[in-house]
Amino acid sequence: MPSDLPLQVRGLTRSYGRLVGLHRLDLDLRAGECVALIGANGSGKSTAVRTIAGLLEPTDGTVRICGHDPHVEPGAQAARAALALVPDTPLLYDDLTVRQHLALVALAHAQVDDGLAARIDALLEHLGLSARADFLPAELSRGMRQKTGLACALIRPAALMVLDEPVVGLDPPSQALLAELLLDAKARGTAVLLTTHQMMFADGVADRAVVLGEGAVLDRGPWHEVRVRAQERGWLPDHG
Ligand SMILES: Nc1ncnc2c1ncn2[C@@H]1O[C@H](COP(=O)(O)OP(=O)(O)OP(=O)(O)O)[C@@H](O)[C@H]1O
Repeated sequence: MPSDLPLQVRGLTRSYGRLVGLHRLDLDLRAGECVALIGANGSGKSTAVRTIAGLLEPTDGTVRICGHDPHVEPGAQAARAALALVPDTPLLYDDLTVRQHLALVALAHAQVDDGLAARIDALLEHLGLSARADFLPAELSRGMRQKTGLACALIRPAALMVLDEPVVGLDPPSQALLAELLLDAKARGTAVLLTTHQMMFADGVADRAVVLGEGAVLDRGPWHEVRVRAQERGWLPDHG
């Protein structure tokens, strides 16, 4: 049955040889909703995100982004158009400046108009990157590279934003800014899927949670209920 949901995942399984990294994940995301994938190291969060984003082939199961399969053409192209991915390590071009990255993404997503330069300037200003707008990735700090990846995801419309450990490498004011930007994206109707080990960060943005353990779903439900259960049952590291 076709679905227009930003994200619909059914029975998603990804094995690495005999090791099952992700086992039968089901997940729906509605417009404007944020789901946090949480779990200990090696529980399958990145495997889930990478398989959902079309970077890893599923061993079994299906992913639909706005009804399109990100793994099979012609749907993959439409799925990529609807998806803004922020990987844990941003994928940046060595020879493009911060500003050029944003212009390229805007061009790829048909967002070029008379207001583009002003939108890029405003976003860079908001992220504290204005002074580095004409720098290359090699000239940026790790946190600045992370913010550049984030800016690339925010300069274009997206039905679904997927962020893998977006808080890592960000200082506390930048973490607060990221939460604010994600709340804005949700308010515009973007569905957000993120992985994190930072419970306090997710407190501010997540509506629901899915807890993974050794690739399987251990728990799911409203964020604040799952957070309490997960800590009581020792599914998460202590911090945050
Ligand atoms: N390329 C790979 N080859 C083999 N096994 C892998 C590969 N990538 C991940 N795995 C295994 O899959 C399981 C899930 O790993 P994954 O990276 O998805 O966990 P994670 O929850 O994102 O962990 P972390 O919190 O440490 O980032 C782990 O047991 C890991 O060893």
